Amino acid sequence: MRADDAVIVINAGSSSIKFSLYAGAELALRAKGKIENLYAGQTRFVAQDAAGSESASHAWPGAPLAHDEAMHYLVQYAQGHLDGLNVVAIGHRIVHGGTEFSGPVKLDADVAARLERLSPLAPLHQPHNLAPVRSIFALAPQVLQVGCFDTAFHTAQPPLAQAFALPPEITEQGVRRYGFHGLSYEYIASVLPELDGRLAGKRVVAAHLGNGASMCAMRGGRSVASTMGFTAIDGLPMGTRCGSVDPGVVLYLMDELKMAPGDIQRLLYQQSGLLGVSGISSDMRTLERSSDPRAKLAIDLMVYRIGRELGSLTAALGGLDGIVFSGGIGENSASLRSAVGRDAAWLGVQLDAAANAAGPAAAASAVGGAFRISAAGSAVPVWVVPANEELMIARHAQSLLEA
Ligand SMILES: Nc1ncnc2c1ncn2[C@@H]1O[C@H](COP(=O)(O)OP(=O)(O)O)[C@@H](O)[C@H]1O
Ligand SMILES: CC(=O)OP(=O)(O)O
Ligand SMILES: [Mg+2]
Repeated sequence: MRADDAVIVINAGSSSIKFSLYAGAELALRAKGKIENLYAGQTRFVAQDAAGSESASHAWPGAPLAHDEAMHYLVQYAQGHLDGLNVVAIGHRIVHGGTEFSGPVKLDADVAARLERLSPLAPLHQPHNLAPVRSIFALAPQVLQVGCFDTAFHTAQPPLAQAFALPPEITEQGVRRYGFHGLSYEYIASVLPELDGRLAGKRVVAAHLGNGASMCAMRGGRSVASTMGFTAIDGLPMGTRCGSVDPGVVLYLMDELKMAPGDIQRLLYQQSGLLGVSGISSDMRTLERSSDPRAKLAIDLMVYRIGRELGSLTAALGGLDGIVFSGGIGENSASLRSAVGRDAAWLGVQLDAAANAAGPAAAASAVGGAFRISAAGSAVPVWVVPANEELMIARHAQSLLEA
């Protein structure tokens, strides 16, 4: 890549779209922005310049925005801020790679069509990941587009961790555990040795807690197990997703409560989790400000499930050397981290209350805004590492570009 060559990264999550613009061989961040609170009201756009200062913002006080409108806004914004840079690649986060895609891939119409077939396995993400790919095929067919998968990092898991106890003819159809948020975990694995030399090669549980939330057990920077499975609905309760429920619940909803498949999908993906339990909001900030006991119950349930999964992932690793928090909630909610730390005291975890409350301000020099929140005497170091799926995607796009 030449100095004026640029890579654009698009990361469409379930409640947000993020974009970043990188320039030159060293992938210097030139600009980034995000539209958050899609579908939830108070949709908001914020952009940052290369120094991380807020450079633009916009709010939609009326009806909440959907992905396509948000994408349109971001494309206009990005085009206006290229500053003479020449876009040589566009990297996309694509949530599901299925059994076929285990690493970054050049996107063409055929690959996009194959990925489209995985939409039922990630209905809140896959269609929104692929829509901008198609728009760019039409608008700028000459630009290299690269797909990077949430599932790819987890293909390193041992076969047992990927298995369901189902007959082989079902497994052969791709019904197995995949795991998601892999680009976030891959980024965490890439910075951990630099952040904390004690953790290089060791057993770490990382929790990506955003609107979608999962946890991953890593040994030596490779995925060993994850709380998410076949789809991004498994494991922890999330903003609007239920997390693990007994599969018997789905059969009961269908057979006894006579719910239609579309209604069951809406219930489990869009009307459960923090929103469903609280009846108030999917947004952790709103719940933390609320005095309603149902808001407290929703948060308590999330904390309780995180604690249980931490025990389970520690067992998968045969011990625990470190914990990492990431994602919108993991990075910003000191009170949630404090509650998780309290419940993990049995593992020798001890948080430094002041460092946890102070957040990144106290650790300005650390890599990518990361900061340590464990007390000096804690048996297990605990870090907060701001998610940076975008940088991972840019690195992958650059590798494909140069390959
Ligand atoms: N300061 C904050 N305190 C608590 N929660 C926060 C804060 N900032 C963001 N969050 C939460 O982060 C979640 C969104 O996480 P994010 O990782 O941005 O979402 P996505 O999964 O769409 O990428 C929301 O529940 C939001 O309330
Ligand atoms: C996989 C997933 O849940 O992603 P997000 O957290 O961005 O919704
Ligand atoms: Mg996300």
